[in-house]
Amino acid sequence: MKIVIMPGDGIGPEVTHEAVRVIEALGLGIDMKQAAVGGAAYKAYGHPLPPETLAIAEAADGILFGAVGDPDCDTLERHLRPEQAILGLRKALTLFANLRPAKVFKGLEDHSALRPEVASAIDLLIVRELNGDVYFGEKGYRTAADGTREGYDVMSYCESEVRRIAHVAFRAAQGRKGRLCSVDKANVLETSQLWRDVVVEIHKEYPDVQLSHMYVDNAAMQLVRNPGQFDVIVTGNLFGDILSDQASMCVGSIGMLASASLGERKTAHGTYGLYEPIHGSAPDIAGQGLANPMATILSAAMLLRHSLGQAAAADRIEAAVGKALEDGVLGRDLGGRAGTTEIGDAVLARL
Ligand SMILES: NC(=O)C1=CN([C@@H]2O[C@H](COP(=O)(O)OP(=O)(O)OC[C@H]3O[C@@H](n4cnc5c(N)ncnc54)[C@H](O)[C@@H]3O)[C@@H](O)[C@H]2O)C=CC1
Ligand SMILES: CC(C)CC(=O)C(=O)O
Ligand SMILES: [Mg+2]
Repeated sequence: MKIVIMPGDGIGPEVTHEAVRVIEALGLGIDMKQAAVGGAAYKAYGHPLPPETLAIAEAADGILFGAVGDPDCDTLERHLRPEQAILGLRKALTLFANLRPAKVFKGLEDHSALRPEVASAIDLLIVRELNGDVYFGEKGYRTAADGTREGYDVMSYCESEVRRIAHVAFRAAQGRKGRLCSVDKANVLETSQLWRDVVVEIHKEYPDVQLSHMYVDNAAMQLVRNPGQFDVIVTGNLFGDILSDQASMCVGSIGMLASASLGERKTAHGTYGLYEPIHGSAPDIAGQGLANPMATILSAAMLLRHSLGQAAAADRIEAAVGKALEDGVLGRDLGGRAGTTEIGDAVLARL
């Protein structure tokens, strides 16, 4: 079993360090390598996703990714910015299905941005498409007809892209409560109309799943009004990015939400994937030992489950995180005082 750790920038190295300690403590004999990404890779090698990093990623069974993003790099040409590392990995490795589970851990009901009785009903999975949409369309700056500047980013989805993510989402719903809500903006966007048409077609293959559709603006509202109504949400790259940050605050903090990015490639032990917290590099708290590493530790659990076939070890990690929270080990993001290392220690002690 071979994995690669990509710490990245800001709090990325701090949170991945804690997740690595947890993986090591399990004693599974996993071979771990480190590889540079993001602003750190740009500063060391002149590119946010050096070819060596991609080669190491391809040779592994899975990737544990911290975060990328560095204010020093925000004025670089776009193709050299740190964020291109994560976009490039997702695209180059055809990791098109991003699973972002959100559920309220016991003990966190009072720490959600929502009322406890609303928050405690949350147990949902966002299935976000990751290889298409406005993120990967033609983009640029140009001069408009009146001589002023214009920025543009083309939004599009082709049928095959929608089809493959719809299959992932319907199958996920079959393994949960059997309800799938497809979120789009079909009242305005042709991209979304195609999305909706294809999802309806694929639904014929999954008659046991109850399918509904919701416009993204309403979905943002419903996530706050009554998030317990959702089981699986399937949506495009941009809407999924935004709604998952929102869902994180509904369950307590962005420091809690893990994710798996999967494609079709199989490993000897499961499905090849990249695992990362949904948050970014948080430059405002980087280097201060304040970041909550739980999202990254939970991402490591997803890696063990999906890519390494180590479901029991994944369960152990998730149970240890749950116990730490029940025992009141809370980071500042959840209104507590525990620092990054202290949270890592607390999870280790409960493994
Ligand atoms: N996958 C990735 O690598 C991502 C990278 N980014 C990049 O990260 C940089 C910062 O972006 P922001 O919009 O500020 O988003 P962010 O997610 O880094 O931070 C948003 C807010 O949440 C807090 N936060 C995030 N993670 C936390 C944790 N584990 N514990 C406690 N508090 C936490 C931060 O302190 C900040 O106040 C940018 O360069 C952005 O492009 C943003 C999102 C994802
Ligand atoms: C930084 C972006 C490329 C990605 C992002 O915000 C995310 O995947 O959640
Ligand atoms: Mg995001």
